Amino acid sequence: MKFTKMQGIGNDYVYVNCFEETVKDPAAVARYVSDRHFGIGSDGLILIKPSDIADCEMDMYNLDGSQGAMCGNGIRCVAKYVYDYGIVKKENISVSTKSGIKYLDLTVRDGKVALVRVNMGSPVLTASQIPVVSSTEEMINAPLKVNGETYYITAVSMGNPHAIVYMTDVDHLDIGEIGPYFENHMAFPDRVNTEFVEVLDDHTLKMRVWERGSGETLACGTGACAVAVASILNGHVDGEKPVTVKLLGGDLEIFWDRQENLVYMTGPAATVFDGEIDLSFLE
Ligand SMILES: N[C@H](CCC[C@H](N)C(=O)O)C(=O)O
Repeated sequence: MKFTKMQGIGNDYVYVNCFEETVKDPAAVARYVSDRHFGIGSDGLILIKPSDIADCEMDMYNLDGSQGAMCGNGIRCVAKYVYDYGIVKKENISVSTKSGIKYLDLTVRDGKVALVRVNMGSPVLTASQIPVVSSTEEMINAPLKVNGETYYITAVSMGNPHAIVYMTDVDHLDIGEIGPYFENHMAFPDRVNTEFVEVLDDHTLKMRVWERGSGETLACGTGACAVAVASILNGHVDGEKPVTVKLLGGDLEIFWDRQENLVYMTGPAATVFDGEIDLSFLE
């Protein structure tokens, strides 16, 4: 199978051009290629497919083989791939995902995509739609007992579920210890991506993320959008201007247009290498 390794601020995936390749068991392939010792090494697998309702379709799998409904860093790389490899020669493209069609604007430098602005759609705050089990309609800074401790979380969906927790000094958080307790908490029927956030000033946030199905990643695009929305709702940042979200792998600029109720994410996308891998043993 031919593949391209790409990364969006360090959130790296194996991309397969399914205009040309066929992947029979994507969950098994995701688990195998993601292994950083026995495989290629990645946070998961992303299939780029033809679509009859958009310029292409993104089908993403976490490293544990579970399918994700949306991937912010991934969709920027999908847009870069289809433009750079000549599949879609437009600078405004549409990508069909499990959480609807997303629209992207590309910034091209020397013939290649350098920066991508994604209309990530509207945030969902209704607990039952995230889903999160809650006694209230929304979970904004609400208490949740996790591994014996009470945390105050804000729950937001960007097409996939996120739990946002505010704290000081995220650099020293033992995320490997607490992350799985959030990910598999009974309050989240579909599991959850959890973001641990430190407020730096009224337009800058610092976050680390424990992703559903992938563990700690260097960045999470949907997570950065959920964090910006939660931080505006909790009054930690001024939503009138774009918010900079600083992640381990780099920065994303997020703007929540409250009139349209649409969240815009702007960030880079990069190609690392093209390769080929023998998967015949999987068949
Ligand atoms: N782990 C996520 C999918 C990947 C999201 C993340 N990598 C991003 O950039 O949005 C989930 O299962 O919902």
